[in-house]
Amino acid sequence: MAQEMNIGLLGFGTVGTGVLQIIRDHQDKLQHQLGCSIKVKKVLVSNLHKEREIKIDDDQLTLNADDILNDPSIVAVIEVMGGIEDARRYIRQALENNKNVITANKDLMAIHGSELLELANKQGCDLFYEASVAGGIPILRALVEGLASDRISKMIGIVNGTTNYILTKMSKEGRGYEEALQEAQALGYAEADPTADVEGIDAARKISILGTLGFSMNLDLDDVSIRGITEVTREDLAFCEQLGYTMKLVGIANRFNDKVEVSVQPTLVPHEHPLASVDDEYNAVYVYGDAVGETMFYGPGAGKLPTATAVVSDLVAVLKNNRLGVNGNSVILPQFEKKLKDPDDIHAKYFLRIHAKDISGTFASLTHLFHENEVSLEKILQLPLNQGKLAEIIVVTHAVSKKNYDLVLEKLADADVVVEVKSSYRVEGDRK
Ligand SMILES: NC(=O)C1=CN([C@@H]2O[C@H](COP(=O)(O)OP(=O)(O)OC[C@H]3O[C@@H](n4cnc5c(N)ncnc54)[C@H](OP(=O)(O)O)[C@@H]3O)[C@@H](O)[C@H]2O)C=CC1
Ligand SMILES: N[C@@H](CC=O)C(=O)O
Ligand code: NA
Repeated sequence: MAQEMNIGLLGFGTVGTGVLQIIRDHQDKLQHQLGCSIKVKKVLVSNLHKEREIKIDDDQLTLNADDILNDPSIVAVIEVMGGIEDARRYIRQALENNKNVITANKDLMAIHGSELLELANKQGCDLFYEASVAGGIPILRALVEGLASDRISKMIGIVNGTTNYILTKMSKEGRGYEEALQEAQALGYAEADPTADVEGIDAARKISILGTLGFSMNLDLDDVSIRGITEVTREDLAFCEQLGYTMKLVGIANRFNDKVEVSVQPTLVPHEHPLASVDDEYNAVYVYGDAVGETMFYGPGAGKLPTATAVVSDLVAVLKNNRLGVNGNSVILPQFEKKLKDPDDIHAKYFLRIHAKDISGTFASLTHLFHENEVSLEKILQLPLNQGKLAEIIVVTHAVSKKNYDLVLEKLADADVVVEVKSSYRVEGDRK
């Protein structure tokens, strides 16, 4: 057996340097598991002269991807450069050259995952992507292997470290949105362009990957309804707290019979729910299985070493398969045809904040409007505003159909007694 297995790295930024660090720091354990050592033969970067956090020989760095993709001695290629088009081209070339691939790239896997997995399958290569969802949490392996015997009915995931960091700092430490975002960027959690984080797109990519694996159905980014955290105010956070809820940006993948709903939105969870105490850059995926019941997978969702752990663990799996001669046997292509729920199939509770005129009859007309659209209320809070001229009204509904709730929102916007619909959020995890 080879004394050394050669691998190539595409990218040497936050995650790439972490990968090299783990391969170096944990070499004894890796060698023990694999029966050989791992040699990082070449590393693709875009700038040869950049100051690197970790020492690497100059001749290990290259600007030419072919030095890795066309090198017959390289068994596995790790793509941690990000972006879509170059990464897709390089991964395709690696697979066409019969190399196994590990990627952390959810942007790519959420859009071109099925195409790349089919190619890997055809070429008899592994394509693993554990780091693409919830960084260091081994959630993909948990769904595919640990819960292989169960039928998953729902997943609620805090799957973006940057937005969880921002919401935690805003609600628990009273920080401003911009300041918290800059910290998350400095800590290496945010994407190169953090718009994808704060607008919920990164979380949407991840929940589409979770949904695809959990429900064995090809779901992609276009199937996810997406709302980020850019409109969340500190006032909203304070009122949520007052009513016993913590706000989190969550991805929801929900199946009933053969139809699914996949969405991302700022969502309220009761303080006592396990997801409420997932703070800072931590992630958690709450999984409901028909047989297992409720399970939660928790851990660091972003950052150099946690993400690199997932990448190197995938590498161990690839190299073990290589030693056994079974690369390319782990891809299970989706079993079911995609069927998405209509708005009247989606049922949830909602938190709604309204500014209304504080005059007699306001409450009666609001309750009438809710009632005629079959939206029933579980909690109501009314506070005086603007020396009693206005009322701050907050309600939490019972579980209602999204179709009815959206109709109520439309009618409230036009109602005489309503000055402004301030905000509206979904509520999840309430056991009442
Ligand atoms: N950071 C995190 O916490 C997590 C990141 N990910 C994913 O991991 C991947 C990498 O992220 P991260 O390490 O943060 O990114 P960085 O921006 O820190 O690093 C990107 C690296 O790739 C190189 N690179 C980028 N584009 C090219 C190109 N076209 N040609 C050659 N080299 C290129 C850069 O070169 P140079 O150094 O010369 O500029 C850099 O070394 C992304 O897909 C990201 O979404 C997943 C989970 C968590
Ligand atoms: N930007 C992402 C990085 C990991 O996927 C996040 O904040 O979660
Ligand atoms: Na993971």
